[in-house]
Amino acid sequence: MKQRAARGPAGALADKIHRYRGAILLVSIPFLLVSFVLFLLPRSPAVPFLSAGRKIVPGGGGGAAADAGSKSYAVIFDAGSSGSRVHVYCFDENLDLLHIGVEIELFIQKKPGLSAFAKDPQEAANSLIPLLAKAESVVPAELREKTPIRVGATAGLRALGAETSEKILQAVRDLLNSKSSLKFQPDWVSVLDGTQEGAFQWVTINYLLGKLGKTHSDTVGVVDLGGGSVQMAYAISEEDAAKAPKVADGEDTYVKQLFLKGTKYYLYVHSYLHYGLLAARAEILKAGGDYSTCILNGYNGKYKYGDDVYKASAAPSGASLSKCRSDAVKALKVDEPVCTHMKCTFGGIWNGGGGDGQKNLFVASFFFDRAAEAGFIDPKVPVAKVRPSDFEKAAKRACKLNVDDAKVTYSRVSVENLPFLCMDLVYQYTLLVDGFALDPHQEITLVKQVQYGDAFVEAAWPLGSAIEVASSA
Ligand SMILES: Nc1nc2c(ncn2[C@@H]2O[C@H](COP(=O)(O)OP(=O)(O)OP(=O)(O)O)[C@@H](O)[C@H]2O)c(=O)[nH]1
Repeated sequence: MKQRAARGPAGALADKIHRYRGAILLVSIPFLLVSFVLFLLPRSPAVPFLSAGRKIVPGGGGGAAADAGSKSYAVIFDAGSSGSRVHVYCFDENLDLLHIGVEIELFIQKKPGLSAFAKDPQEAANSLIPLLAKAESVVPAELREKTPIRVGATAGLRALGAETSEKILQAVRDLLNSKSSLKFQPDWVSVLDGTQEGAFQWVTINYLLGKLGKTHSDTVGVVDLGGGSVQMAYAISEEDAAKAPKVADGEDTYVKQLFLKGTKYYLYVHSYLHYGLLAARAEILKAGGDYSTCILNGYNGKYKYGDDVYKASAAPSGASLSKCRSDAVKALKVDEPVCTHMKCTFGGIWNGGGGDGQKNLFVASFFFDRAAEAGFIDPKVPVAKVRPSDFEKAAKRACKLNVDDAKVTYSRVSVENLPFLCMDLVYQYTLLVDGFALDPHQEITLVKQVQYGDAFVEAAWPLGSAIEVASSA
């Protein structure tokens, strides 16, 4: 019998395994059988989201850090018209959010947005470098090549037109190609269509509230007022979805089907380009003559939006709430074109039919910002329950002031926004009650962040995009 060379502890162990191999096999067969059967058991069906992918388990509370193997990161840039922002998220294997350091997401924003560099695409791309560097620094080096990075441009770039926006996007793709160590695909740098932006925002808010997987009646609706566009999205019944008007080729459909945690949602979503807060100022001033009854008394200046410059001068008698309101209603084109559907919001757009999915509205972005600056909500709270009539009351107060008194009264309002405070508040009230036909006294929730476990997450569309890209990994 061949003498085995003396071997160390590992060799002794190997000898023991060899000697008792029969018994080991006998014991391990049932375990192997059980794990094979478990693997075959139907798990909740793979739940594709906006695209096919692994099941979504909704957020329920910032899980403790999972081991590195099951962690996945996502880096999403929100290239908005009024600024660029980067969000970094970390998910566990159930797509629950995990902490990144002490926070639950990395969120950094900077102004101006990409559309401010319309004439210099390279400058536009370079403006993202500081955000990219910070984003990469929080992703563990060993995970970077597996971490998707997406850049979603919104109404700001939509308004620039295809040629100019594409030059900026290509400069961003070249930058990511050359400077980023993250997982990048050219089509992950794009102009989000407005319905995608609205759908992602709806997923973000309902994910953070733990409502994904519930019936459509238990979900909340969202309104997101950006600078260039405003989105509304809420879940409707299958019956109402069947009544959705057909749209012309190339136009966004009114209803998207989403599959989230085994539940099929029919999401009514529409984005109104040129009706974001900053774009609406141009629409209102365009309609005016030598002066605007929406501009605070004492101001005589100009308003630049995109490549256009508008006269922005106060009327001799100063701002007038009632006159400004009629200018805002005119700008909304509430009755043009004539509504050919069952019911419309404004601009001839179908209103989605309403219903339980719209009864709770979470209203974000500039709605929250102006309410905080006008002082009727605390800027330090993440959410605040208000009524559309609060915007009217705040407008009544602001429109009476001249720009010098307003500077004292509204210390949180920036110098460039001050002359437009009356206009912004009047427009926001008009958008809610004349545009979206909300009851002036119904309760709505202004939201900046949503509590998630022991932390707060930004109430913005990038999380919805991160969930989609992480669930299709
Ligand atoms: N705290 C916080 N503020 C945000 C976030 N996203 C946008 N905002 C703010 O909300 C306001 C409107 O931003 P957006 O809704 O992105 O609008 P926009 O940047 O003009 O982009 P468009 O959609 O292109 O019009 C700005 O004051 C932003 O600073 C976010 O994720 N967190």
